[in-house]
Amino acid sequence: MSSDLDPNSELPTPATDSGEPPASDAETSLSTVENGGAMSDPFSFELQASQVVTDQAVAAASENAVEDLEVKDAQIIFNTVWEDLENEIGHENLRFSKELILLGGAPGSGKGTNSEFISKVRGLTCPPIIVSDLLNTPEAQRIKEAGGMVGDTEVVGILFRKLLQPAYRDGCILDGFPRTRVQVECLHLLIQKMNQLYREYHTTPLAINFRKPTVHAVVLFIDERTSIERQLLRGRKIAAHNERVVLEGAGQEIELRPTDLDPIAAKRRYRVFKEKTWDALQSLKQIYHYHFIDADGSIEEVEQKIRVELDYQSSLELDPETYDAVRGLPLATELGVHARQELVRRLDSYQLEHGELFHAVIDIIEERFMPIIQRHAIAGLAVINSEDTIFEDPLTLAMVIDVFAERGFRGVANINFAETPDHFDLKTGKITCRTKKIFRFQVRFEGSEIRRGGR
Ligand SMILES: Nc1ncnc2c1ncn2[C@@H]1O[C@H](COP(=O)(O)OP(=O)(O)O)[C@@H](O)[C@H]1O
Repeated sequence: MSSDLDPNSELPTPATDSGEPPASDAETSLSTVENGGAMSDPFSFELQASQVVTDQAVAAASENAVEDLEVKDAQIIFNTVWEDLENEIGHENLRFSKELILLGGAPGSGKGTNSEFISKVRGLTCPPIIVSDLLNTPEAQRIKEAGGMVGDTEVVGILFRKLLQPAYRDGCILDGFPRTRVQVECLHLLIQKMNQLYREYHTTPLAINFRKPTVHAVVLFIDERTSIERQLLRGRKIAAHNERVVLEGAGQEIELRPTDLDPIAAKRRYRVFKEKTWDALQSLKQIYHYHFIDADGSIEEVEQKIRVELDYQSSLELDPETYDAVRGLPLATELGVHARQELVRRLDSYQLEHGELFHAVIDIIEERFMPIIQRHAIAGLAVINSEDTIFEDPLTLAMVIDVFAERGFRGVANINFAETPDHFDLKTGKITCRTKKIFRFQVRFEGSEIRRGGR
């Protein structure tokens, strides 16, 4: 290994210790490649939303899962509910909401807190439908109190009936639906039926009642710890409120969920969400408008994130085909949420699976990179060139970037090729060059602002 770092590396044109300019046009940035491994389940990034809910999209999503028993269950459940509704209220009265806003997220993620605000942003005047509040049978109550989920048949039957109320004709927020894959399938089937009704009636005087549906999924993300904290916080607030009502004899008591008082039950609710609901919500991306919100932060901050996300998507009125072309790419907001966990996983795997190499890289950083970085502490940016052959292995470049990230620096690695004259033929005048590989690391960090003292 040669000791070929440039301790005097300066901006903007860094030089190697040989003094030769390293840059070339054939610059290959590895930083993004190496730093962006796929995310692991259950929080994987998948497809983004599509603009229009076409039958093909819905059918394709169902087709993928056709072998699945849950899908068959969903079809049976849906058909039963639909038939009952047709018999009860009649085919031409199956008038559902034009716009459905599916508000999802772990318990305590802020669905209740933010639904009023979302209604305002979307111009809805009807109150949100809180799906768990619709489930009031003694059996459903018992399941809810234990932190479990009520059966899909019951949920779908009650919810579809509720959606038919005239107050929801233009649109409504569904707080807590869908929560399972079966419910997602039932939603797809409902949208298919609504599209059929649209086609059936769109040249008739009843057309206004059967508009093409639009569906937005707004998913609030928080981690387990925050979910439990907020459930318990809600429990304490409601208990205090109810005590005041009893004491003062004025006001109305609010229903207190037993899971909001018990950390173990609150944790169980989060686990049920993670195991049953998270994937179901993720699958909505493939078909509907999908808004992923990092719901960590104060209520005002979360509101702001929701506003930005909803404004952003509604201002982008892309052609469906254009949107389809880009929707497979993950959103920056989603990547950020799990970047830290992914970094930890990668660093641990270097230590476990490539321990020797990892320690060699750390030694180089400590002994040769850090002195240069320290010298650039005011600028907050150092560029280091190396010809060390250890960096021929792309894994070592990833290690450098990740180690810097772990320590709070932002690292970028490039490979540069420099042509240097090696041989001059006196007879022919021909110059033969040698190509040198130079590894360049840019390291950024918060610089220190030092001002000159007053005169
Ligand atoms: N961004 C936030 N910061 C702090 N507390 C919050 C935030 N969002 C919600 N809460 C509180 O967390 C608790 C649960 O919120 P809630 O809206 O009822 O969640 P969900 O309806 O998703 O279960 C409530 O006490 C609420 O006031």
